[in-house]
Amino acid sequence: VVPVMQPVQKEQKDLQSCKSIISELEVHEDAWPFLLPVNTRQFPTYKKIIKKPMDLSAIKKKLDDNLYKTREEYCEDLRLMFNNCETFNEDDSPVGKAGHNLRSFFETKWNEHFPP
Ligand SMILES: Cc1ncccc1N[C@@H](C)c1ccc2c(c1)OCCO2
Repeated sequence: VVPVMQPVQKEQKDLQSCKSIISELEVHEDAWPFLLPVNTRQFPTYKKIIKKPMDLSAIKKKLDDNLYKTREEYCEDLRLMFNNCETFNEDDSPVGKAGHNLRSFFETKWNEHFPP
């Protein structure tokens, strides 16, 4: 008989997986464009084009402040970050390529921790 996890244990396991995944993203060699919020003085059009900025430090803080109700909300913020990158950057630019690489790495980790 397959043991059914109590909701509490399931949430704790999900939180551990989300923390583990973001720790691996933060040290990935293609994480450099995503470590901190985009500087809008350096990129003045960014605020106008990107309605919901997102970066790894913001996601890490939300995780540590227990602001994600589900692993899906966490996943949505990561996909928002990668989609923002595709909106603003050319695919063949250094940032665009880093975004595609890091997204691929993330989706692989996601499926490892949470097989569809
Ligand atoms: C993810 C992203 N999207 C759009 C614009 C910027 C960024 N990242 C910043 C950190 C960034 C990325 C690349 C840079 C840079 C800053 O400043 C110097 C030139 O190269």
